[in-house]
Order: sequence, then C-alpha cells, then structure tokens
Amino acid sequence: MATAVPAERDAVASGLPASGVVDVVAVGVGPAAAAAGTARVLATAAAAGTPYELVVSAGIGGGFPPHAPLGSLVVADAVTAADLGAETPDGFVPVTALGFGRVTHEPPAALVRELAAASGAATGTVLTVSTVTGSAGSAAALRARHPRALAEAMEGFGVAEAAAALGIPVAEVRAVSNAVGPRDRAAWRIADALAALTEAFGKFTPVLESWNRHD
Ligand SMILES: O=C(O)c1cccc(C(=O)CC[C@H]2O[C@@H](n3cnc4c(=O)[nH]cnc43)[C@H](O)[C@@H]2O)c1
Repeated sequence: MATAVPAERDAVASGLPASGVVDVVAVGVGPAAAAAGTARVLATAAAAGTPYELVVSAGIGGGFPPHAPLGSLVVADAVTAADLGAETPDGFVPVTALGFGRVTHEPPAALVRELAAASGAATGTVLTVSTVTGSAGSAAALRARHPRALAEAMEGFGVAEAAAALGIPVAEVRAVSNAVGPRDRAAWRIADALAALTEAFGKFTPVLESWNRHD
C-alpha cells in the first residue's frame, strides 16, 4: 500500500491484520514524490529477491458531486493523469496527443471487481492532479474531459508509473474527504474519510491476500 501521508498510512494499517502480508508506506504528497517513494520501495524489495506482486495507491481524495459523496469509497478502473500535457489555444492537450508517454494506467479488471464487491465502492476513473482543483469551472472542465471521473487526488498516477516501471500491477482506492470544486476547507471531512479507509481495508484483506496476478 502506498499512501501520501502517515495519517493515511495509519488508517489503512488499522484495517489490516497486524501480522499480514501487506506493507503500508507513506511515500509523499503529489505525483513526483509518490513516484519516487514508490519506486524506492519496489526496487529495494526486488533487489532483495522479494518483489511485490501488487501496489495500491490509497488515501483520501476529492469526489465529483453527485457521483462520489463525502465518506464514500472509489476504486479506480482507470488511474489517469489529468494535467500532464500542454495548454493550447484550443484547450488542454494531454502528452499522449503530443506523441509522448502515457496518461492512464488500468488496474486488473478482476481485482477492481473484487475490491468493489467487498466494499460497495463505486468504480470509475480517479484523476491525478498536481494542483488541487479549486473552482466549479475547473471541476466542470475536468469532468468534460473525463466523463467517467469519480474522484481526484495527487498520487495515483505517480504510484502507477513506478509500479509499471517494475512490471507490477497497480490499483487505486480513495475515500472521499471533500467535494472537487470551490475551496471550502470547513466542509472537509478528513476524519470520516480516514475512518472509511480503515473500514475498507478490513474488507479488502481477503481480496488482497488471495489475489494472484496470474489469475
Ligand atoms: O487547501 C485546499 O483548499 C485544499 C483542497 C483540497 C486538497 C488539498 C490538499 O492539500 C490535499 C492533499 C492530499 O489529499 C489528497 N486530496 C484530498 N482531496 C483532494 C482533492 O480534492 N484534490 C486533490 N487531492 C486531494 C491528495 O491526494 C493529497 O495527498 C488542499
């Protein structure tokens, strides 16, 4: 499990069995820190001859109203970088349209189904941004470009890029702490979202422990 901050790490770990096979690491806030931190952990394990079979980017996130209400859970069936590209007179263009790299990673479909079935989570696109959306106009523009987007956060695509570099599948799980849109920190429900993460990972345990990438 890769979270951004220790509070998310502790919330996820609280839902998992103490003597389990799942490691939880806080890798940092934002796509670059998340990619670097995840790559360090994965490469160290691989060099030691104990490679990871799966990486899950987990934490709180913003939900797109009304699709992902506060306290709800989202499991990504697509992990998409939303602001990796160029601003043009015709609007935003992703790097893929410029002939570079990738902007989406797809978690294993069977794993997404099992995680959602175990927790009642909604499934859809989770966007990764470097700048937290702060207006209704920006939120609407994101949804127009990504109509299946249910949530946004800041680490998933970075974690996914690190996992892909090591040939390891990735998943992303977000508990909704706030609505994507105008900045309103008084409306945040971080404690509720952290509690939802703990509850979710208690339900995920049998799925994570039994999931075999070759299924
Ligand atoms: O200061 C603000 O208005 C503000 C608004 C939303 C998020 C932040 C953060 O600093 C969050 C960073 C942290 O939490 C995740 N997160 C939670 N909600 C969102 C969101 O709406 N958009 C993007 N990221 C979000 C994120 O993954 C980071 O780890 C500040």
